[in-house]
Amino acid sequence: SALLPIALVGEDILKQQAIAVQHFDAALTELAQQMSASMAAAQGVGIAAPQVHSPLALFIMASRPNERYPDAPNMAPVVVVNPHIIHVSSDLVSGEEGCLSVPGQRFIIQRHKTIEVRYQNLQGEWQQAELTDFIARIFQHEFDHLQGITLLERSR
Ligand SMILES: O=C(NO)N[C@@H](Cc1ccccc1)C(=O)O
Ligand SMILES: [Zn+2]
Repeated sequence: SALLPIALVGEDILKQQAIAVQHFDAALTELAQQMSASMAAAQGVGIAAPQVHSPLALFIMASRPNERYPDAPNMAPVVVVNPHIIHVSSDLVSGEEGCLSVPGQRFIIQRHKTIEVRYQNLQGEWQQAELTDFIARIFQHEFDHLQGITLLERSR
């Protein structure tokens, strides 16, 4: 798939509230494939649609060890559409994060250790899951992007 340019922090698209996905069609699948290729090319473990200049409520989580995150757990890539966070643990964990829209920088960010989430897959089927630790961290980071929030607004 074509590699899409990644928006950099400061661009308006990264400050907006994302729009709910209504059409689970071939165009959505194509966008997800292009996001996945763009994320992989940048050695990312996640990417949100606004980062490729799309206003849709869609992101990809794809944790696996690489040079940027050697301790990342292995998980099959997940396409997350129209996500909701249903419950968050009171336990918070501080950890290091990067952002493809803030190249070359790392920040210590506090996140909920465990979260309960609901989202649709590329076929529009609702999924529910409990996520914890690094995967929960990625979900919260990407979910922030869909609210127009980057880790710059969260770093302490
Ligand atoms: O910029 C993005 N996603 O928006 N990509 C981040 C995702 C991320 C999230 C949380 C912790 C580590 C990494 C990346 O460095 O691959
Ligand atoms: Zn990011």
